[in-house]
Amino acid sequence: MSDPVIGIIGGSGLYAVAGLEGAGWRDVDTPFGAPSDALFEGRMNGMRMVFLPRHGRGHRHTPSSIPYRANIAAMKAAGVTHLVSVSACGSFRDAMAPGDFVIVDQFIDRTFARDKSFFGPGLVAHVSVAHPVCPALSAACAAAARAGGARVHEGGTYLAMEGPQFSTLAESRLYRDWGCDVIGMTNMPEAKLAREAELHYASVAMITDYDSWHPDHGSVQIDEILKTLHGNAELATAMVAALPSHVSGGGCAEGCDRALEHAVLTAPDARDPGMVERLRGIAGRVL
Ligand SMILES: CSC[C@H]1O[C@H](OP(=O)(O)O)[C@H](O)[C@@H]1O
Ligand SMILES: Nc1ncnc2[nH]cnc12
Repeated sequence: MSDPVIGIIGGSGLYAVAGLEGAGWRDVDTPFGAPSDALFEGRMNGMRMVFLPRHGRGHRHTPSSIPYRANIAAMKAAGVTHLVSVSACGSFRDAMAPGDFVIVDQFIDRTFARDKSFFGPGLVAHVSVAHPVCPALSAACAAAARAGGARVHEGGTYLAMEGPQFSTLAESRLYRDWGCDVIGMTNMPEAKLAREAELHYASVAMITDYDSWHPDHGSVQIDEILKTLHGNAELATAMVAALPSHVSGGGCAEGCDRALEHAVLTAPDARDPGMVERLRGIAGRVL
């Protein structure tokens, strides 16, 4: 069994991680273009860790312009096995308050202006995302977040919207009626791509606001979000430091690391050689 390598994709408010030993930034490129930024690589409590700020340092990428495929391909090429997404989000539930963490276990994908798959014409594959997160890694994140002092809700449905504008009041009420718990703009297609890349993936959503549905809180405003982000980032930093004590290598009940086992449909002699070459780093195990 190979040693786990933890990847962290930091969202709004989390542009660096503290405490990585021997760490440095490394510029990388992928067959899907450059990722959002260089990779920050080092060791946390002896375990290899790779950090990538999703919007880039200085927050240069919009949710729609983030190079999701390059980000996941860069993590995979860096040897990451366990990928933790950290995101800011709005809440649809009274009980999920600003400052709380939600360990997301389901998504509704309402994004429409993003590349959603590594595969395509000449190399077709269909993976299951019925259970889109890794249960073992999610449990590890919950334990690490609690150890870092966060109030944690295990399980929650994340509505991924295109943005960059926040939702209208009608949309906010609709998503709440659909049974969604939190809303953000970035976890899709990230989670789908992580599954295609056979990575264990977990999503830690840090609540910054009540979106716009809440009668006592009015419309979501970015200045309110920014006030909450600072405290959330400190809790996230503590969670990241605690993660190596809770992550172990090997498989999981979902079989994240075998997701492509029967997924490729294109017959070997019908495959586009250029696509096969491009997908080598993602799907080489089954090609
Ligand atoms: C800071 S408000 C909106 C912005 O924050 C979230 O980003 P991320 O998921 O990367 O933390 C949200 O999805 C929006 O992109
Ligand atoms: N209310 C909200 N909607 C979408 N993305 C968010 N990120 C933080 N709060 C959000």
